[in-house]
Amino acid sequence: MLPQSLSEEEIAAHLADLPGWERQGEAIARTFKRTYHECVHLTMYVAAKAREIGHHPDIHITWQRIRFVITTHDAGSRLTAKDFELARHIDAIAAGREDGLDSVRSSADAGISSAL
Ligand SMILES: C[C@H](O)[C@H](O)[C@H]1CNC2=NC(N)=NC(=O)C2=N1
Repeated sequence: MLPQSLSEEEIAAHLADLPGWERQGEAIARTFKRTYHECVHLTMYVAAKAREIGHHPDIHITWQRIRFVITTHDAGSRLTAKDFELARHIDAIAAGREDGLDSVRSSADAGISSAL
């Protein structure tokens, strides 16, 4: 079943609950200032969470910045609840809050070993 795209009112309500995230067309985006290596590590954890929930952000890493851009491709690159669910996970992981990291630490490490 295709995921349901959200109304403008629903999108505004979700964004109000997610300080730091902004609308970027039919996507949401957030930039974090981290060292380059922290950005790469953060990418591994977010990638593990993305695999776990079946929803993946675009990830742009430049020196001292990482930017996540999320939209639902299965809904024709429109915003759905899955996008805001992933944004919450990214915030938890970026904040180092255990609720973001416990379930992904081992699979992130596994991801590293499989990538080497
Ligand atoms: C089968 C697989 O779960 C789907 O293709 C998922 C994968 N990750 C995804 N990520 C994003 N951002 N949008 C999607 O529609 C999407 N679909």
